[in-house]
Amino acid sequence: MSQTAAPLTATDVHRTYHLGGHDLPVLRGVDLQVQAGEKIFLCGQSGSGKTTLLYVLGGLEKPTQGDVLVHGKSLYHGPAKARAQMRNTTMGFVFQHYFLLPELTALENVCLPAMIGGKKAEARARELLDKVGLSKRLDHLPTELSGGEQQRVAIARALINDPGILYADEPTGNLDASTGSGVIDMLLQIVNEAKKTLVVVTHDQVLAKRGDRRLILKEGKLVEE
Ligand SMILES: Nc1ncnc2c1ncn2[C@@H]1O[C@H](COP(=O)(O)OP(=O)(O)OP(=O)(O)O)[C@@H](O)[C@H]1O
Repeated sequence: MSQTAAPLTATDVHRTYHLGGHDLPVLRGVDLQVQAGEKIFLCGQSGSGKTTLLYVLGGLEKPTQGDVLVHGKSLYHGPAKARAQMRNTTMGFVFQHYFLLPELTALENVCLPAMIGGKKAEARARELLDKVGLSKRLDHLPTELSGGEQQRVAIARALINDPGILYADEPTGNLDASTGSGVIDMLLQIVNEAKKTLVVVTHDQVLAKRGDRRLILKEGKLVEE
């Protein structure tokens, strides 16, 4: 895997869903190149395909045409196992609904992606939870945490394997404005410090101005602002 190649390149990406005998072309030729350390915000109307694109970029949704290269290596022209491994080692994900496992504590949730890869991660998980301001919440279950705190745990979890690329799908969508703004401040601080590449889907136009580039998904293609 070439570390000098751009961390993320999408070439002529199409994604069509087939529903009830009809084709629904959502992505219709997306081209995108993201440089190391860049912060990209993806906007567009509801239903324009933002989440679909994020999932395609993150190896979670196979495009019907085109490909995504991560550090020059194809995500989709290889076995699913290789894709899963690339996802686990080079990418971290933050979702609107957090998706923490309810029966695990904050510390255990953060450790989980590393344990899946056979690594011990408790010390790093403690460090990350400290970084997101939750060193006093290690043993709390998700139900014992506020929405903003749960999202901070999810951010720490996304960072546990030290991925170069971080994807966030409406990370503030479930939070009030001030909590959401605090979560984004923290996310951007971590990303800037660690020089990670960030791709965020958001409806929030104010938030979208905080990236290096704002891209709009329109009629299945990306338009740069
Ligand atoms: N698995 C699926 N099967 C069929 N259609 C789907 C599927 N996933 C998404 N779609 C459709 O694809 C279109 C784009 O969905 P997507 O969730 O990517 O949009 P979005 O821009 O993220 O929307 P929102 O801002 O409302 O979250 C929508 O019309 C949706 O109904």
